[in-house]
Parts: sequence; C-alpha cells; structure tokens
Amino acid sequence: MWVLLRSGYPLRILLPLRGAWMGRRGLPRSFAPGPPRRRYRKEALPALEAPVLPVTTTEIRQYLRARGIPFQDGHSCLRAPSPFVGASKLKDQTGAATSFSLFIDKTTGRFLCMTTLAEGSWEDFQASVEGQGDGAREGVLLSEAPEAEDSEEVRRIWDRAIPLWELPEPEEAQLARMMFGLTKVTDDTLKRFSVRYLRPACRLVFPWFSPGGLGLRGLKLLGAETQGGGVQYVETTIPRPGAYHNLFGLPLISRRDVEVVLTSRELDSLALSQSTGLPTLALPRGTACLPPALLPYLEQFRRVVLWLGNDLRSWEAAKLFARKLNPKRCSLVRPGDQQPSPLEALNQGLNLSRILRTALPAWHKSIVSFRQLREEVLGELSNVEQAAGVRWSRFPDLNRLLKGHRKGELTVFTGPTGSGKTTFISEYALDLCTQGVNTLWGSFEISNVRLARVMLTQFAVGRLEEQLDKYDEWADRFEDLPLYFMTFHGQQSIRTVIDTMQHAVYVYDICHVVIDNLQFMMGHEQLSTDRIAAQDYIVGAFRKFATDSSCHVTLVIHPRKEDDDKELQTASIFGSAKASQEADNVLILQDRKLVTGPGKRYLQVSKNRFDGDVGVFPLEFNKSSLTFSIPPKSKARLKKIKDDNGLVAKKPSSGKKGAMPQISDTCSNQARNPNQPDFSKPSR
Ligand SMILES: Nc1ncnc2c1ncn2[C@@H]1O[C@H](COP(=O)(O)OP(=O)(O)OP(=O)(O)O)[C@@H](O)[C@H]1O
Repeated sequence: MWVLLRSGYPLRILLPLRGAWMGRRGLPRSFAPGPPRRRYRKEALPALEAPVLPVTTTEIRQYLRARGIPFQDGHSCLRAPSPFVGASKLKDQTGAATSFSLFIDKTTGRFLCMTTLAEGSWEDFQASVEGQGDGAREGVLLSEAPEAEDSEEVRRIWDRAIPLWELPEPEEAQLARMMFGLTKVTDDTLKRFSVRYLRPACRLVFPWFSPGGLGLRGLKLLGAETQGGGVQYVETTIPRPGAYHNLFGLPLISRRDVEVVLTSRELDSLALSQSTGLPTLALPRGTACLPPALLPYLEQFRRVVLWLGNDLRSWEAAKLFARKLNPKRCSLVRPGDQQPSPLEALNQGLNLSRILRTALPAWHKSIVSFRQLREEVLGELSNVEQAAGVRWSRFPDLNRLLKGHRKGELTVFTGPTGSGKTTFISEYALDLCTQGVNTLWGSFEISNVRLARVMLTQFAVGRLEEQLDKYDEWADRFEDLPLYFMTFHGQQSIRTVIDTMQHAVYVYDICHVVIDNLQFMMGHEQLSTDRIAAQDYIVGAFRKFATDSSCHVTLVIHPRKEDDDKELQTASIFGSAKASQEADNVLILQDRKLVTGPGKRYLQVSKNRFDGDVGVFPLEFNKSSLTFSIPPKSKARLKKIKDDNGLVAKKPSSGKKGAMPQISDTCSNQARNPNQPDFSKPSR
C-alpha cells in the first residue's frame, strides 16, 4: 500500500483506496454501478538507497545549456522541445507551438510533455536525454493511464447521466437546480461545460476530458445534502482524488487566452464564466491543494486571478497557491460580505466583474505599509474563529488554551523519556489531519510502520489486532487522509530534512510537519557546547521554514536531565533558551506529581504566543486505543497555573458549566512569569 515517490525525495505517500463497505465512489450501493471490488495496488516502486539532492533551477538551466537543448523561461516551468515527440510531429500546422511542448517544473525538475503526456522526474528526463531511456521514449512514463475498471465506470456513469434540461419532470429539474444553487445558471452555460445529472443518485456530473477533447479521463460527482438549514456538498471523483488532476473548464480555454480566473469549485466556474465571459478553471481538489502537475496547463496565462471562496481558509490557500504560480502574475479576490464565492455572488445579483476588479496583487515588496495590510487585519478581526486556526476535535481543552492550530507557527513539545510523547503527538496530528490539514511526519526514532500502526489504532479508536476482518475498512479510510511520511530513520542532516519538507510543501501543500525528534539532526557532537550550538542552529532553521513556508512545525525535543521527581518546565527543554524563545507554543507532557492513577498524564501549555493563555489539563491514556483524548464523562478539567515552577491547583475544578477557567483563569505566559526565559521578540 505504500508507494515511494520516484522524485528522489525520501517521502512516502499514502494513496487512497476506495472503501469496500460502501458503494464505490461514495455512491449509495444501489446506485453504484457494478459490484464493489477492492482495487489492488501496482507494485511499489523501489526505494532509493541514498536520497538524491534536490535540483535547483540553476542546475536545470545549466544542464539544458550543456546539452545544447534550447529552452524558454516561464512562470513556474521551463519550456523545451520534447524528446518524446517524433521529429515528424514536432511541427503542427500552425508551426512552432508543439516544438516547445516539454514543461519542466522549475522547483522539482519534473517534466510533462503536453503532446504525448509523457511525464517523469528530473532523473528520468536526464536518463532519456542521455540515452538510457528507462523506457521513457517507449512511453513507459506516459502519465498513469486510467485503470480499466475506472474507465469502465466513468463511461457507465457518463452514459447514464443526462443534461439537466432533459429531465422529463420540470419539478425534478427545478429541485435539482435549487439543490445546487443553479437557479441563475443557464442551460447554455451547463451545455458549454458539458455538465450532466445522474438522476438515481441525485448528483451533478462534471467531466474530465483528455487534452484535445479526445476522451473522457474521469468524472467528479457532486451531491448536495441539507444539514442544519444549510447545504453540504459531497464530492466523489473517479479516479481517486490523488489522481484526479482535472482543471475543469480546460477544453474551453483557447491558446490565445492570457488571463484566467481560478476557482475552488466547478459551480463557481460556471457562475463566473456566465456572468463575466472570462476564461475560468476550477481546481480539482478545491482549496486542499494545487498539485504541481497542473502548473504546465497554467503557464500560458500572464495573469491569474484566484477567487477561491468566502472564508479565511480559502484566502490562506489562495496566498499559498499564488507562490507556486509565481505571485507576480497573481491577483487574489479577498473574502468578504460583498465578495462571497462566485456562485453566491451571482445568486445575490452582485456584479462579478466588479468584484474581480477589486482583486489584490499577490506580490509585494519586503516593505509594506499599513495601507496594504489593513484589509488583511480586518479579515482577521472579522473572522476571529477562523484566524485562530483549525480546532482539535479530540482535545477541547487544547482549543480552550491554544484556540486552534495555525499555519506558520512553531510548536515545541517535550516530556520525560518514555512518557508517551510520540503516542500523544501522533493523536494530536491525526486529529488535525482528519480535518483536512495536510500533514508530513518525520519519525526518526520509530519506523513508519510502527507509527502508522499507532495512528491507525488511534484512528479506529480500538485494537485492530482483535478485529482483523475490519482492517481493510479502516485502512481504506486511513489511506484517504492527506498524510505523508518522510522515510528517514536515524541521524539526518538538517539540510536534507528541510529540503524534503520544502519539496513536500510544494508538491503536497503540506500545512503541518511533525518532527520526532530534533535530537536526530544533531549529529554526533560530543561536547555539550557544540551540541547546544547545533540545536540552536536547527531550531532556527525550523523556525525560518515555518514562517517562510506558512507551515506549522511541531518539534519534539527531549528534556535535559533533571531530578526525576521534579516537574518539567519550559526551561527544562534541552539546550539553550533558543527553542522556547523561537517557539510560538510550548507543550509539556507531564507525568510526575499529579499522577493519580495508572496511565494518567497532564498536558501543560506553557507558552502561547497567540493570546498568552497557558494552563494544564489531564490526559487519560486508553491502552487499547492508544488515545489520550479525554473521555466525555471525565470530570477533571483545565487548571490554572501560577508560574512555571509548579502547578498550583491540585483540586480539579468541576466540569460544570461556568467552572471552566476563562482567559482570566489562565495566566499569560510572559510578563507574569519572572522565572521563564525572556520570550520577547525573537528574530523572524
Ligand atoms: N499514559 C501512558 N500510560 C501508560 N503507557 C503509555 C502512556 N502513554 C504511552 N504509553 C506507552 O508507552 C510506550 C512509550 O510511548 P512513547 O513512545 O509515545 O513515549 P515517548 O515519550 O515518545 O518515548 P521516548 O522518550 O523514547 O521518545 C508506548 O508503548 C505507549 O503505548
């Protein structure tokens, strides 16, 4: 089930498999065409012994020049003649257009030939240029052809789906339009985008055509469910989401188009195209990611406007995607009352062209004035909940203290040896991952297999050893999580680790990296002064990465050796004060003094730069599910902390309403704590 990427980066990815317990593609069984079958994975690609160093744009250029290969500089790719196109095909009727049909990603070196759809890594490209084709010329590297089973299913669904306006009952058509908010979208628009409706499943069907409109590569099905007064959309794709690379609307783009509006939903693209007449494309997985494989298709545009949605998450995603697309050509539509999503704007009778004109340039110089920031500050103030980040679903007390998990922050986590740090951090990260936080794990101490076993047990909240018949069911669901693992084990250089993290952010839009633990990057320094200097350097590198990549880093650091019966404090983190100074959050897993029963631990938040609230709450370890999340009936709750030297509140406050410490019940971690290192102004 594990597939090792061929990019040369030590990452393993989990590819999703469909759940066999429900109709495939998430369709109700009765509507799922054909019996549910389990798909088997192709053999995993071989692991590379030594990770290949990442390639830089300069090296790519140098290589092309040295080989006499002409190239053009693009926004995110270099364009060159494709070695995969036969000489006879190099020129089409219009001349040079196909002669530079190879797109090489400037960041990763991956290539895509637009004519033959051959694709591969930078090493594959070099091998084919140097004549050790590895099958590239023969087409082995042709982009993954749809599995026969998929194409059959795609065809079957497509053939059964009909245009909305061909529905025999006008009431049914009206209901479907209302369900999807399409009352103002015309038949003509639906026709241009080839949208159909699958009656038995009540789903809209968006097609994915091969470039050149030659065949159907896949489909997206969209269902609408009413939930608490609002409508909840459910998406299913064929093939699975990781392989669904459809830029919906691509067949309508002309080669001469130089401007495009990117949306996060097909429905938004329909609305935009209809009311502005502009070229528009919908991203295949909304705000979750922008796979680099799509970048070549966006190279032709001199201007890209991102209008992804009406919440802060869409705004964050737009900023991240603009970095990949080259911010100099990107403009972003800011979410706001008067700037909802395009479909909503159409339904509210707003002028979409006018909204597009308000798009802000994504790129600005290193120095900005408040004028440029004021809208962003307003966005944060008017969306306080969202600005606080993603909330944990299993750790409500962590939400009360930290308010949420935010991008670009550094969390340092410590606890005594063997206290359960890995086990806790695994559940803490899993919780976020199940809510769509794209996560990368660097587990240097325990193998990925062991870690995945712990996570899967926590995911299933129970021992799977005793219910192996349920294994596939849980494993299938687990595979659908946006979860990736670095394949490092044991000592590693910080450079290689950071390079891999940067690659993962670019390729998989990773928002959270967990490093367990920092000691594995410190080399074999013997002298304690060297070790402390090495740690300071590493902490600085992670801090910079978190800020620059707008990615949260959770860093596990062992405590320094102290008396066994002493509580840990912020200052107990191994090394100098640098780690706690640079960290936005410091979490300590306490297993001393307060232990009242077997397996009992406490989690202490001893630094919180977001709003200063610190405190401690109990964790109850469940040995069979390996989880720490507090059982719902637990009475022991959040406690006050007097200072960093100890926990004052021995008596748990009652779990009754109103007894929960509010912000004033917890104390700010900074000015009030003279014993703590100075947290003021780290260099960022
Ligand atoms: N609260 C707990 N009570 C009892 N056992 C626990 C508790 N938490 C974790 N364990 C178990 O203790 C073992 C060690 O846990 P874990 O590896 O998470 O600790 P750690 O703090 O990361 O260790 P290290 O210091 O070696 O990195 C695991 O088998 C885990 O299931």
